[in-house]
Amino acid sequence: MTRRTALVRRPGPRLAEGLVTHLDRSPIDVDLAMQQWESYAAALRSAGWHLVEVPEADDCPDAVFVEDAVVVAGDLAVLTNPGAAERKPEVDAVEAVVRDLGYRVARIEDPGTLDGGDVLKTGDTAYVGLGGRTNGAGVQQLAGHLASVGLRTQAVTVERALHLKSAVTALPDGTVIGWDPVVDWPQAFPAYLSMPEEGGAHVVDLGDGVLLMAASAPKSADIVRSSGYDVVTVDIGEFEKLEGCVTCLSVRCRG
Ligand SMILES: NC(=O)NCCC[C@H](N)C(=O)O
Repeated sequence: MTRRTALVRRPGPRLAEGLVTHLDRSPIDVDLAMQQWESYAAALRSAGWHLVEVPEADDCPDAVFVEDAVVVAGDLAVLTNPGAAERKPEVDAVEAVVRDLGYRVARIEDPGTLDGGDVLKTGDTAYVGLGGRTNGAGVQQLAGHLASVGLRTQAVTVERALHLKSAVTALPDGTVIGWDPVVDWPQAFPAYLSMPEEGGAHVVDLGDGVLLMAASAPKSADIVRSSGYDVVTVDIGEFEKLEGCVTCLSVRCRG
């Protein structure tokens, strides 16, 4: 396993048909989305990440949101069982890639469902969103797998957002940040900081005190900067129309 390796998956030609649940559908410019994806990938590379591309899945419009297909922790990769039937075929190609990288592989199985976007790891805890895509059996199975790498699992209700990480993510110091209108249970977290923009709830820890955020959340980026972090921003507007955010476009493997 290489330190600072990230999995990514290029958008396919049917991206515009991706699922929307909490938003009204708006037209997607697939060429622009491709440019935005290249900029996102370039931002990771500039921060020292080696990118491994999962083969494209042209028949799966949402495959670009690769985070939902696998949860990586320590030497373990847990292949998910996505809660939306349309997304289940995304997982097999991810399995081949994580096996090549040397991960020990586990799997969420029926009746359990789980999307990687529902799993927020911070410190020794994995908070898991229990809601639209992830069910109780999925959380239970994940808890068993993550215990083997020393993580405890805590379920958190998610009703107003697609995934837990659509509503909250965590700063490197463990502070959970969120956009209040979609956070069901802020008391679940030991430290919680409210952000003024929906896209401001999402950070990707690039390491060395650098965080990646969406260009749609400039006020939130300023708040994060004033907390002592460097912030790099990328425009992912076409993916935001499909309820994507900066976290879901990659899987960071920290070796
Ligand atoms: N982890 C994430 O936030 N994934 C975004 C998935 C968006 C996709 N359109 C879906 O509904 O599954």
